[in-house]
Amino acid sequence: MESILKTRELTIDFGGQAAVSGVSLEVPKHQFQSIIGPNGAGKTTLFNLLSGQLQPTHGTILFKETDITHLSPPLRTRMGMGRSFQITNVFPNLTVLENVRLAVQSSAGVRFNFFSALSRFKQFEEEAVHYLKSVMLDGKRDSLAKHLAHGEKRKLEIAMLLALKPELLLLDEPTAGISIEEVPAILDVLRGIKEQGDKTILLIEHKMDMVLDLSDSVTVLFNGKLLASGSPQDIMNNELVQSAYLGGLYDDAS
Ligand SMILES: Nc1ncnc2c1ncn2[C@@H]1O[C@H](COP(=O)(O)OP(=O)(O)OP(=O)(O)O)[C@@H](O)[C@H]1O
Repeated sequence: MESILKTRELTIDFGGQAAVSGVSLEVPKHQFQSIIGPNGAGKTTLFNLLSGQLQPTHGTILFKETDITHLSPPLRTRMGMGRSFQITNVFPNLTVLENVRLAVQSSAGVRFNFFSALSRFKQFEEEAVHYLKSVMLDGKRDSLAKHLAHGEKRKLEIAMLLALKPELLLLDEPTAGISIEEVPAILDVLRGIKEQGDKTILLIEHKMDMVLDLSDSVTVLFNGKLLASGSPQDIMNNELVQSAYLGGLYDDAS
């Protein structure tokens, strides 16, 4: 199967301590792959390396067969790698629709040009509504972003990410910080994106049970190292993984 992303021996040290150590992974195109691991396993650091927020001490990253190890985050985005927005990138006093329209506009390269933006306004708006429907948030299109519930904000972030038309989505704990009642709706959104079949999804999750039925494959990080990789079933039955999660080493407090 064709890979969209490969890392070789990816490593980063912070003051002599390796937060990510010798990680070689391969993400096949159009798959849903999850990266799981307990607190401090190195998941977010790995994402920061993939998206270019951090530079590795050692190792390489190939995206669509191109070495992107030293490319800036915006160049990676332009190549088709999209990392979920943090909520700080959402304009709280704009409506949900306006936020997504701005993301569509930014993806189309229309910036600071009032007249060309105006002439294409309707087209951008239609596209924005399409993304809002994909995340099941079109009913809230006229609400101010600041009035959304946490789970709805997550959906808005995902809609804004989709508006950038990424081929690979990097999703960092999309269910973190939301109420337990809102979790199924987010998982439905992810399932919907997966079923459309044209995206590759790499998702970080702290809680193993959250992603097992959505994932085509699961990679487990532990102490910065790749502990295991395989189908959800393989991972569930893997003794090393069980001891990492269940052997008293795993802090499930967060
Ligand atoms: N900028 C940094 N400077 C020093 N140490 C760091 C830095 N960023 C991360 N670390 C350390 O690297 C290790 C991995 O952290 P990371 O946040 O990647 O883990 P994680 O798997 O995402 O954990 P969580 O599930 O709690 O978010 C931790 O020990 C953390 O303290």
